[in-house]
Amino acid sequence: MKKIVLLGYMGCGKSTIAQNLSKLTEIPFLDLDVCIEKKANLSIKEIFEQHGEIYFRKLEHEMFLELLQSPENYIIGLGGGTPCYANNHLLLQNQDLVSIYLKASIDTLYNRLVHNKSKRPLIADMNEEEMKEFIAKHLFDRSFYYNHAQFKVVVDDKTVEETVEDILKILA
Ligand SMILES: Nc1ncnc2c1ncn2[C@@H]1O[C@H](COP(=O)(O)OP(=O)(O)OP(=O)(O)O)[C@@H](O)[C@H]1O
Ligand SMILES: O=C(O)C1=C[C@@H](O)[C@@H](O)[C@H](O)C1
Ligand SMILES: [Mg+2]
Repeated sequence: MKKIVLLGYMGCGKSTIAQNLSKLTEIPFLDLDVCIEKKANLSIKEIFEQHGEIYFRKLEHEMFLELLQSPENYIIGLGGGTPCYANNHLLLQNQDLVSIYLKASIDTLYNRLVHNKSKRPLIADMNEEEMKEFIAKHLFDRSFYYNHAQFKVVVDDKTVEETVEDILKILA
């Protein structure tokens, strides 16, 4: 059994899908953002505010390596930006793991994030128009990194159960 790594833009459903997949497979789920928060004893928002994004990206890379090197098996939900910094995208192609990009459209992401942005420091202070433009540009820039995943699952218009089903087919 290999480690399963879920990646994709903020709001694509990494945490939600990973929790459900974990229940079905009985493989424990670790959310990279939560692991960073526990280690730093600060929320992601506080890390950004007190130490800045570059420091956060360093912690994120170190924690990703730590989880990959652990002997236990996990489903790992990455942060939205994890593949896009510190050459983390190259780690996605490691044959000791299965990496899956949860691909969501701009509209899906916008609709999910618009009422749920306060804990996400990159978009927390934007109005709705700024947010839509930001997501469009940012997703375009990030797609290069996300596309280094070994597999891709389109999540638009799917229920959580349908997306989990698609992932189980990949793992079969
Ligand atoms: N079909 C669906 N699949 C997954 N999530 C969904 C779906 N429909 C609605 N959601 C909602 O989308 C929101 C974002 O999901 P989630 O927090 O899992 O994303 P994430 O990728 O972990 O985001 P982040 O990178 O910011 O941690 C949640 O409120 C979740 O309930
Ligand atoms: O997309 C991003 O760059 C981020 C996504 C979140 O998961 C957190 O890791 C943090 O808010 C940064
Ligand atoms: Mg999450």
